[in-house]
Amino acid sequence: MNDDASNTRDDPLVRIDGLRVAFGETTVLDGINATIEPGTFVGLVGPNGAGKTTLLRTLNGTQAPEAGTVDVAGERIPALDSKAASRLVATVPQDTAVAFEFDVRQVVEMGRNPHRSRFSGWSDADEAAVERALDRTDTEQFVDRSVSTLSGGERQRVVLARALAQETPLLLLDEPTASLDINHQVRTLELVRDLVRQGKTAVAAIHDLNLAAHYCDELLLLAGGEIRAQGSPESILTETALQEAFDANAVVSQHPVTGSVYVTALPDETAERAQGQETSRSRPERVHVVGGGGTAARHLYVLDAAGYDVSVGALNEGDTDTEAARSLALDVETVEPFAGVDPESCAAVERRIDAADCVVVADVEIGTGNLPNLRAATAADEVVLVEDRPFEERNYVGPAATEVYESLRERARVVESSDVLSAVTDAVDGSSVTDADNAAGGSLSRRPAQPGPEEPDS
Ligand SMILES: Nc1ncnc2c1ncn2[C@@H]1O[C@H](COP(=O)(O)OP(=O)(O)OP(=O)(O)O)[C@@H](O)[C@H]1O
Repeated sequence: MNDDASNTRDDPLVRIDGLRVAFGETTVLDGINATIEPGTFVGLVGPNGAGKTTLLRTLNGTQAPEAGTVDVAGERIPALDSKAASRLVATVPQDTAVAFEFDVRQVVEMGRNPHRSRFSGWSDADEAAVERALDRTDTEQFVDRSVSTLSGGERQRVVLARALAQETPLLLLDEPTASLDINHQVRTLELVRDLVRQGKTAVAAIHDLNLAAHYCDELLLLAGGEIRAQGSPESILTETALQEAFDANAVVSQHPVTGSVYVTALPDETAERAQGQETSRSRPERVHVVGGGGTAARHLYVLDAAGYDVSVGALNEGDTDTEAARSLALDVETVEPFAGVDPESCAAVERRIDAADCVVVADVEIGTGNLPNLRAATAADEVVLVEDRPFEERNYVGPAATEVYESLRERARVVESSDVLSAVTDAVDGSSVTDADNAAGGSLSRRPAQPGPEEPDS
């Protein structure tokens, strides 16, 4: 190791050099070199069996390397006894089952064991660390319950509380969101991010690439027993890297709301479709999308990746769907925000709809702004109508909107967002839509609609 005394930068908290781990004849990690700076949240990503858990286990000392070194805070981890290693590294494992019938407070108090000797009593510092950990993980409510009575997600938060009570510079998490509901996924990762902002360093194996991209400062991509890349989420999550590491056909874009890099895995049919479009068609089929407010972005990515010639609009300038369309260099008709669709834009939309083989109407709000687009869509031969939520739950619903929506719905293929590509494929291939296809969606309620603030004259 190069101990350059003139180096004024902070030493990395973690330094891994030439690490190799094998199980019997099988080498699982080989030639792993990495450094992790203090105060960084690193996401460990990679396909199943890539060695993420194994790498975490070498970092906390439970897996001995066959070759190479693993240092945390300047200490050589494999050389430390387990108590000394546990003062440096706390772990939230994938399997949070607790072998015995402990109550929650006892489990969290175990986090203090590395700091206590057989003779030292329970100190105020121990008590404060436990209370802080219970508070941060929202687990005080369970303190007197046996861990065996908790749900998987609740138990995971208790084990995170134990790791926080350990008060280590390095926190490792193996799939910390795997058994959590969406609210607790976000809360857990926000908590880790906050802890990192306060100086802790965290390394988490995370399967959900979009959560990893949103919360982590850096990603470390592990595949085939080696580190393929380490860096910012934008630099790591490229379509080529995902293809090589995961053998996955994916579109990488920017999330319309959060701005984070966003991965959409495409079904194989999308790739096949794109290939078919390239080889067998004189021109790609045209699809016009009516969207707005971020409702269309996903469809734009998927349809574009499938090889369709996609147009969209009319959309407000600055709308997240407009941004998505521009990032894909699609043909987008825009209007000034709040100006409404003027006759010129309306004619432009009608021309695109006329030229389209299929029109997709996203799960949009239905009011003054979008009504001209929806009216224009009623003239299309093939309409795919996305209904992720009932018509009545949209904003600005009123009598004029009800009338237009009903006439659209009567003739459309009504689908959820996830089925748009196959519905468009059926539409352009000419398979007929049956009443049975749409029956699952139910018919439009005829209860009086609530006029919205921007309801136009009908
Ligand atoms: N104790 C062991 N004995 C033998 N092989 C093992 C052992 N532990 C892990 N492996 C193997 O090492 C490889 C890496 O496993 P590891 O659990 O580290 O992968 P991972 O990236 O965490 O996978 P996943 O995403 O599925 O959780 C796998 O092929 C696994 O079967």
